[in-house]
Amino acid sequence: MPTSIFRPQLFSGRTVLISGGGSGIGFAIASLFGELGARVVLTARNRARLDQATGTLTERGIEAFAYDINIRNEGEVEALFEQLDADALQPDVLINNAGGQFAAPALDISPNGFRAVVDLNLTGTWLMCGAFARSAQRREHGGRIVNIVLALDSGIPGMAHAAAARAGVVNLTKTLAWEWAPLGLTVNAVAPGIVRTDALSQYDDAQLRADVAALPLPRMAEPEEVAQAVAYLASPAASYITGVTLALDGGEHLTGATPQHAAP
Ligand SMILES: CCCCC/C=C/C(=O)SCCNC(=O)CCNC(=O)[C@H](O)C(C)(C)COP(=O)(O)OP(=O)(O)OC[C@H]1O[C@@H](n2cnc3c(N)ncnc32)[C@H](O)[C@@H]1OP(=O)(O)O
Ligand SMILES: NC(=O)C1=CN([C@@H]2O[C@H](COP(=O)(O)OP(=O)(O)OC[C@H]3O[C@@H](n4cnc5c(N)ncnc54)[C@H](OP(=O)(O)O)[C@@H]3O)[C@@H](O)[C@H]2O)C=CC1
Repeated sequence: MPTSIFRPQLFSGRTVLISGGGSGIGFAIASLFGELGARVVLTARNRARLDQATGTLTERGIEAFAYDINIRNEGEVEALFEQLDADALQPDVLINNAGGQFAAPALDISPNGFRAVVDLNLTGTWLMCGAFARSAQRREHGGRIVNIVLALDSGIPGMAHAAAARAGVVNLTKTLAWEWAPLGLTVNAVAPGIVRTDALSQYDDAQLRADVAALPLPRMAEPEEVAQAVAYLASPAASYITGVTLALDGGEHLTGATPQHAAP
């Protein structure tokens, strides 16, 4: 686990909303912000997992709240932000971490399968960004958005839908950085390579190991390393950074070749 470079209570008085915050990378992000004094608001679909996550955070002295919503559903996203207003939990920082896909050759992805992955990763992120920006604008209150995408510089064979959706988020990040700078919002992204979480069980283990061995830094990232990058982009140290996508990929972007992703 990396040593934290951040001062204690850096995010004291801040509310940080983390989609997909009940597991994996999202939970590591919630833990770090909470340890640095923030109130954290977790969203995901699975209520039981959210409750377990907020329970763990609360035991550690972190103020944590959970709302079960599906970010693919516009009505649920709007209702979430109305509820956050009612609960006086309007976020200062939004981390769009919820996402995922299934591994399949492009020719095996049906129109509905493609749509499902775009709905989750691109449209879901867009809906959350829009609701957050409208809330910030209403309150005349700036803020930070950090979008979690995938390392995609050379395409992502075996995940054409996710490659397209996440490339969309990378450009959305740049465009919203322009449009929302006057609102006092910065919009950035982090593009992880392979990160050690339970979600990797859906991929072929031998392939994962081969992918990792080919990297300049031949190991997986830890979820806590992603959390540190996100905290940096949400911190005052990054106040003049907007529209960037930070590669957190062990140098995968230097290799010029992208791993073949396959289901086990
Ligand atoms: C080497 C790997 C490095 C990778 C680095 C990245 C890692 C990660 O991202 S970790 C991932 C985090 N978590 C996940 O990825 C899990 C998330 N996945 C999902 O939640 C779902 O798969 C979904 C959102 C992408 C789709 O959910 P849902 O809408 O519930 O899907 P349906 O079951 O209704 O199916 C819709 C559509 O998609 C077709 N489909 C589903 N799975 C597959 C598959 N494995 N292969 C081919 N097609 C699949 C399904 O058949 C449906 O299409 P139609 O049959 O045409 O209706
Ligand atoms: N692990 C890795 O190697 C990498 C992961 N990533 C990305 O990082 C993010 C986190 O991944 P990781 O922690 O590994 O995996 P997880 O599967 O643990 O995280 C995905 C999270 O998104 C939530 N989620 C999924 N669909 C929805 C939905 N429709 N509405 C609301 N929430 C949803 C899930 O909760 P629930 O199912 O309860 O809704 C879950 O908490 C994902 O976007 C992933 O694609 C990027 C690069 C590499």
